[in-house]
Amino acid sequence: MKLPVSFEEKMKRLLKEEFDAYMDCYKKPRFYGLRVNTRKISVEAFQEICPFPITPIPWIENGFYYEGTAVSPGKHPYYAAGLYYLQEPSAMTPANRLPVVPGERVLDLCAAPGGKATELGAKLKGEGLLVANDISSSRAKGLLKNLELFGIGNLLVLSEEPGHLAQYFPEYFDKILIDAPCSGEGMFRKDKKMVRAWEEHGPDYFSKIQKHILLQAAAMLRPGGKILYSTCTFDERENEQAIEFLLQECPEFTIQAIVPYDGFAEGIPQLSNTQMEDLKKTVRIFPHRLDGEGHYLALLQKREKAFDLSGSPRKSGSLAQKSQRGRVREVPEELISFWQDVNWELSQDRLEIHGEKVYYMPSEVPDLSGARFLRTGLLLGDWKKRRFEPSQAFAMYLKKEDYQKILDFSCADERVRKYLKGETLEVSDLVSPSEKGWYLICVDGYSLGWGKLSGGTLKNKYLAGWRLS
Ligand SMILES: C[S@@+](CC[C@H](N)C(=O)[O-])C[C@H]1O[C@@H](n2cnc3c(N)ncnc32)[C@H](O)[C@@H]1O
Repeated sequence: MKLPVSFEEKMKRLLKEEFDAYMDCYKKPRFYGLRVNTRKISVEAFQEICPFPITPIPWIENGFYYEGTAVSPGKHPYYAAGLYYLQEPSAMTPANRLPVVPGERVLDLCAAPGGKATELGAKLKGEGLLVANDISSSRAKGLLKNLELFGIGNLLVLSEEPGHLAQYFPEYFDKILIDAPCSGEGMFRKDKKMVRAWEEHGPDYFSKIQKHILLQAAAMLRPGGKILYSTCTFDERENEQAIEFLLQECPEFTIQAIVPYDGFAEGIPQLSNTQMEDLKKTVRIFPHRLDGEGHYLALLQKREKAFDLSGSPRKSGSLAQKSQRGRVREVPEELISFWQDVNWELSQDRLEIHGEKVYYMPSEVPDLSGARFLRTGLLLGDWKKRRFEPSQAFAMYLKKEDYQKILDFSCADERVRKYLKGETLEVSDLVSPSEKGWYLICVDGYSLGWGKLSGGTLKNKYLAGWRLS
C-alpha cells in the first residue's frame, strides 16, 4: 500500500524501533469485529446462538472477531433484530472505557453513525438520558436508525454545531464522549480512501476543529463529570497536544487512568509542547501491538466545585424549563386500547403528541426550542383517525415479554427473510384464523417489527426503508 512520504516519516519518528513492525501490518488483512447489544441479549446467550464462528476481543467484554471475508453478519436476521453492531475492534474501545452507569446524563457529541452511541445507550439500560449529536444532518439520520435498531428509547438525537448545543446544556452531562472528526491515519489499512482524504485535510485542519469541540464539551460537563476524547489518528497535534490545550485552557480538568490492556501503549508526553508527564495516562492503540487498527484515547475529569462537596450531580446544569407543548391531558382511547397488549405501565406525564406522532419522553428533557433535532424520546407510533399504528422504533424497543401478541419464528424459518423483505406471510399454522390485530414479529425471541393479522394472513408492517432488497 502506498502511504504519503511525510506520513511515513512522522511514524518513523514516533515509533522509532517499532516502525518496521508497524509497516508490516499493511501487508496483513484488516480485522472485522461485532459488538453485542447487551440491552437486548447477554454476551453468554449471544455466544450460544451466534450462527457463525466468533472469537473474543480480549479487551472488550462484549466484542468479538469474525471472519469478514467468509461471513456477512450484516445480512443475518439477528442483525435486523439489533443484537449486534459491526465495528472495527479498536473503535470499540472509547465507549467501552468511558464509565457510564444507568441513570446518568450522557452526551455523544460526534456520534454518527452510532458506533459508540449504541454502546453508551446499551450501558444506560434504559435509565437516564442519551443525547446523540452529529453536525451532519444526513449522517445523523443513520445514527437515529442505529439507535432505533438497538432499542434505545431514552434519547435525544440532534444535529447541531457543538457551540450551539452548549447553549442548551450548560454543565449538564455526567459523561461526554468526543469521538472527534480527525485525519484518520489509523484507518489507512481498513479504508484506502482515507489516504486521499488525509491529503486534502490533514492534522492541522482537524486540530482546530478538535480544540473547539473540546472547549464546548468542557462547558457542557458538570463538575465531577468525565470526558472520553478519542481519535482514529496518530498525529500528536490531534492527540497529546489537543489534550494539553484543554488542560491549559481549563485547568479544572485532570487526566485519568484508563482501564489497561497489555496491547495498549502509553500516550507520549514528549510529543506535547510542555512535556506534560500525565499524558502517559492517555492511550495509544497501534495495529502492530494488538489485533485492531489505530486509535488514541484520553479520559478527563472536571474537578468538583469546592462548595459542592456533597457531590450531587443533579445540582448543576440549570436548564431552560421545557414548554408544555405536546403534553397529553387525556390519553387517546386508541392508544389505551392498543396498550391492553403491552405489559408495561404507561406514565401519562411522559407522553407527548405532535401532529400524528406519539412520543414517550425521557423522564427529563430540556427545552430544545430552536435546536435542530431528529428525535426526542421513543417514537411510539402514529395516532391516526380512530386508530393507533405502532412504530418500528417501538417494536425494536420492546422485549418479547413486554407484549402479549407475539409471532416468534425460528431463524431457520423462511418466513423470517420474507418478513424482512416486506412480504405478506401465511401464519395460520401459528394462530387461529379468528385472531386479529397487531402482532410483534420476533426471530428466536427477539423483536423485528410489526405485522397486522387478519384472516390468518399477516400484513407486513416492517418499515419500508429498512426492508431487505
Ligand atoms: C469519527 S466520526 C464519529 C464516528 C462515531 N462516533 C461512531 O462511532 O460511529 C466524527 C463525526 O464528527 C462529525 N463532525 C465533523 N465536524 C464536527 C463538528 N465541528 N462538530 C461535531 N461533529 C462534527 C462528523 O460528521 C462525523 O460523523
